[in-house]
Amino acid sequence: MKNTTPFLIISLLILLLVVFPMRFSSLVFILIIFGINGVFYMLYNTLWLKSSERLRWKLKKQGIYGPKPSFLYGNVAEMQKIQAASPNNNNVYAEFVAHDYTSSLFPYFEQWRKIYGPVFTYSTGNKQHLYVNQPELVKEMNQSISLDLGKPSYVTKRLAPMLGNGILRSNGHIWAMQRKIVAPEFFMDKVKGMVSLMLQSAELLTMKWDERIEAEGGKMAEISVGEDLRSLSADVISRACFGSSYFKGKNIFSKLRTLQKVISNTSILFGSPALGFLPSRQQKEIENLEKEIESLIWEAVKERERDQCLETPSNEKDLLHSILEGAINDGSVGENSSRKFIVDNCKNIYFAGHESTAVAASWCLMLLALHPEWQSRIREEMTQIWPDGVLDAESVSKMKMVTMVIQEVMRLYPPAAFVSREALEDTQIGHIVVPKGVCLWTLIPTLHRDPEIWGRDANEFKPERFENGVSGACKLPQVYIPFGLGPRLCLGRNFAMVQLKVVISLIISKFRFSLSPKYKHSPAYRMIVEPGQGVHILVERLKQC
Ligand code: HEM
Repeated sequence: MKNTTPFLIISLLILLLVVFPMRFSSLVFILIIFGINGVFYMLYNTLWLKSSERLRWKLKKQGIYGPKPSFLYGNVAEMQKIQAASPNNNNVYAEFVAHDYTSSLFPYFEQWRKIYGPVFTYSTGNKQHLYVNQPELVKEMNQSISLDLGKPSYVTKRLAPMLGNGILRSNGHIWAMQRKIVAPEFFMDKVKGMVSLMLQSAELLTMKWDERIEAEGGKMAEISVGEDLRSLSADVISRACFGSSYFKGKNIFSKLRTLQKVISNTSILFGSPALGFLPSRQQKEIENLEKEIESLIWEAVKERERDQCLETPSNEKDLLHSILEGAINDGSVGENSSRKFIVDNCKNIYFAGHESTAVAASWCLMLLALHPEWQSRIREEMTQIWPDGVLDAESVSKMKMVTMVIQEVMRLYPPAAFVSREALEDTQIGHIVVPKGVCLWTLIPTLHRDPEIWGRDANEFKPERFENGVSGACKLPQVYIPFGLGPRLCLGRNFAMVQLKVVISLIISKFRFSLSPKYKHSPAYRMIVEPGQGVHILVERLKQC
């Protein structure tokens, strides 16, 4: 009743102002005024009360509080205000490397966490959110196998041209069916078979760096690693997905990258109601790219099918062909939808795997440049594991030092900053009933720095903490989540880990490197957390004995 008061007051005011002075003005006019007011009331009721306020009330009953939202925009204005005041927003880059960037990148979450604790609620427009960073609750989410927690539709809707209805975006049974078909292609035994193609791509990178050193006098070169690592990552995925047609794959991925850039110009976290409307020029560009990408992928798939019909042995089948076969054999994807299935999942694999692995490799090189003693340790171990200099799947699985370094890098600089979910139904997580429609956000870098879990040195780079695996490194292994959690855990984590091990160890076997004075420590959130000003290193060739 309280919420209808503004509308009653507005109606009465209109009556007083319009009807009384005019005495006998037309009944139609009054009805129109009431009609308009009624529409406003309905909008207010559906956009605001029915969703946000009701959900907030359900959460409040369970002892979950948060900042007071304003009409229509929720807490967006406050988030923007806090963000604008944060040092990171004013181009203040650290001259030294301090690893705790959460309060500069996500200052509103840090501020609210201090006031309301590790579980609080806030809203953006008519969307109600639940921030969940209490370790025990994260553990519960990790163990839940419920399909009632899906990907937030308001986030993934914006990414629809990029992801179609592929595995990253779909929910419920459609997602479960896709996961069942795609997941086996990323099991460890399949990924081990991809080591040689990863090595081929990594060798292209080391050759390029060699040429740079040669061109700069033969001793040392300053290299900005970001673009080279992105090309490498795209090259690896192209080879894995398209096999021999990987040049075509590279063209497809460069178009996907353009599409990603056009789409990612707006912030997902602020989720403002205006986000649905893109300028028509941008919309047109997106549509054209979408069509072009779809026909290029399909051409490449058909080309590969023809090649394989001719004579390619089955163990040389590329990833997408295997996925397509899996889909047809499974019987749940009909002949007609197989085109959409393969195009969407190709786009999903590129989107999920390309940037994240490249950024993880950049952070690895930055931290190894800062800690040359770990370069030496990795090099020393390599001489024991592959004395003949041949890197293969067997030796990759034995490389402990490089694994520890990568694990520590992904603890301090997890490329994906969030795990996000939407309650598709009322869902129980630990002691909380999350009402249908609420979006959950878990901030990974904050969990990875919790001193209660990791100890007082949580903000220091210490790969040795992983000597006995994740369970030896912390009190609650379920909250080490660089690859996400629960049933939607990253599908490409084996692929990413093996690729990172191959690339980092190959670079270390050929070069020694340190941070360039040009490097400015500036982690930036652009859908993933990346080095805002790039990573510049000074690379020296190692003497070959
Ligand atoms: C260092 C590199 C990577 C990181 C940090 C990373 C991280 C993540 C995270 C955090 C998620 C979300 C999990 C969740 O919501 O709980 C995810 C999902 C996913 N990732 Fe990765 N990823 C990486 C590399 C890759 C690669 C190389 C591929 C494929 C080649 C890949 C494929 C996927 C797919 C398909 C999903 C969706 C899984 C689903 O919803 O069922 N990722 N990844």
